[in-house]
Amino acid sequence: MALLIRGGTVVTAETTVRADVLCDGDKIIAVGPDLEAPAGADIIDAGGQYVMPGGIDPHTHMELPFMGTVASEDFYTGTAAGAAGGTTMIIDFVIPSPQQSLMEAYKTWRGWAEKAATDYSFHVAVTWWDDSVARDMGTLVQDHGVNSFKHFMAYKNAIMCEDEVLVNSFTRAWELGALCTVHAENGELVYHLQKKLIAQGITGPEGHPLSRPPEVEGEAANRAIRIAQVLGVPLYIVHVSCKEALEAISRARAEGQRVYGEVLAGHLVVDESVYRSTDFEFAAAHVMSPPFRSKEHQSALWRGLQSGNLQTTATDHCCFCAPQKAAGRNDFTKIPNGTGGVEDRMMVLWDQGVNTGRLTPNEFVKVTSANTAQIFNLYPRKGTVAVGADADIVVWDPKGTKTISAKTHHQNVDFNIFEGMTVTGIPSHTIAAGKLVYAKGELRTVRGAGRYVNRPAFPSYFEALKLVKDINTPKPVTRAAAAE
Ligand SMILES: NC(=O)NCCC(=O)O
Ligand SMILES: [Zn+2]
Ligand SMILES: [Zn+2]
Repeated sequence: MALLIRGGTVVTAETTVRADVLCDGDKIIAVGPDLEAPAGADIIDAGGQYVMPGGIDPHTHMELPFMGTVASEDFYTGTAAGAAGGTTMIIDFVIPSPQQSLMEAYKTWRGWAEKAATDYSFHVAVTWWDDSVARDMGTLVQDHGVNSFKHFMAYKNAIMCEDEVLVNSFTRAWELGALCTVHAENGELVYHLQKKLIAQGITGPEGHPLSRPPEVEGEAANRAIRIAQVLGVPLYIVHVSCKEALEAISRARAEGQRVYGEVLAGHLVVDESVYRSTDFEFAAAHVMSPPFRSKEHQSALWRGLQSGNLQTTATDHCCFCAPQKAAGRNDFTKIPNGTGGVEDRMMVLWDQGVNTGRLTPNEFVKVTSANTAQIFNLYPRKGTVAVGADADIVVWDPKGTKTISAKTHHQNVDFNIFEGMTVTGIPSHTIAAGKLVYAKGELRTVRGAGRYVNRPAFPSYFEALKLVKDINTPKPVTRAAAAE
């Protein structure tokens, strides 16, 4: 069935034009002035509104088994909540337990995700190493459309990677044309600080940020960057939360290294004071890693986005309800790490980014969809409004307002880190794969309508890096044979 979005202003990463958008099936088939509606087409009036690519959240954890419990948001509720906020695709994480086969874990996650309402894809975590892991990485890239692997440098005694795993996995991913990503925190230092704080009697959530200071993140970010530099491979750092990590990324980029950085909506607007609340439930609800930081770090992150040293925004949507967080009432190290936001990211970014003049609407598109699509090789299928692209679109009302609250959100969690924030700039309609899935407050998602999206290997920056490598390949010195 055709769908015509009429009378809006189409905003992509590059251009802003008054145009109608015609979708047929799951694709955009025309963008231009005064398009005629085919017989029987649905028509959306986008007068006074922006028509933009649906958001892509490159970092979510739906129904993740983690720290002795399972994230409360599943692939249906999470993608539906995303649609209510203008997000039409997520890239979630397959996280095998150490010694578990990557393929087995991947199949398990694919099964869980079949209920998704909008499109999705997977990064796969490398949590251990042997020849079977190298083999499975090949199968995932060549046969299953996975083009990114994740490495946790934190969570000692669980899923943390030592440097040896990083070196092996980065090397293998390069051969396969896949991008390596890291959660950059020095897990050894976190573990040391956690034990010290508990011994000092600091058992509440205030211990969480004290055990994960910015230096711990800066060290790991810099280490991963230097490992990637020596190996000559690209690198993507997830949830950059502090100046120290941002400085490492900015320096590497200034030196010509291909390093990408992601920032979470939460890290841009929530500050560390939340952990000192006397209300355990409130403080624990904010426990996520890396933790929320000071306003000084927040300002640096905004500048990172503005300068282009950070390219993508995400949420790390990983929800746990109060009874789950209560597992750490007497020991902050046992509070399941994670917070939500898949529904709120676009509105928070618009309100605090575009409405403050930090970002133009085109830059908003870059950091909420287009850059992610380019880095993870989904562009121009996703991340733009153009003929031939997937009909994943958000119609954005720049004057619409709402107050974010756990009482009204669609996310399956009892808390919202943006609680009480009144945002201006909200989606009026969300279209996913050509279907209207959200219209003026009404969710119309269908369980299982989302599709698994294959992401081809070798994004274009691999070609560029290969040239650099070839030019810099060390050559042996030719010497005259020694006299007999
Ligand atoms: N971020 C967080 O606290 N939980 C989810 C797992 C991760 O990304 O580290
Ligand atoms: Zn992480
Ligand atoms: Zn995460």
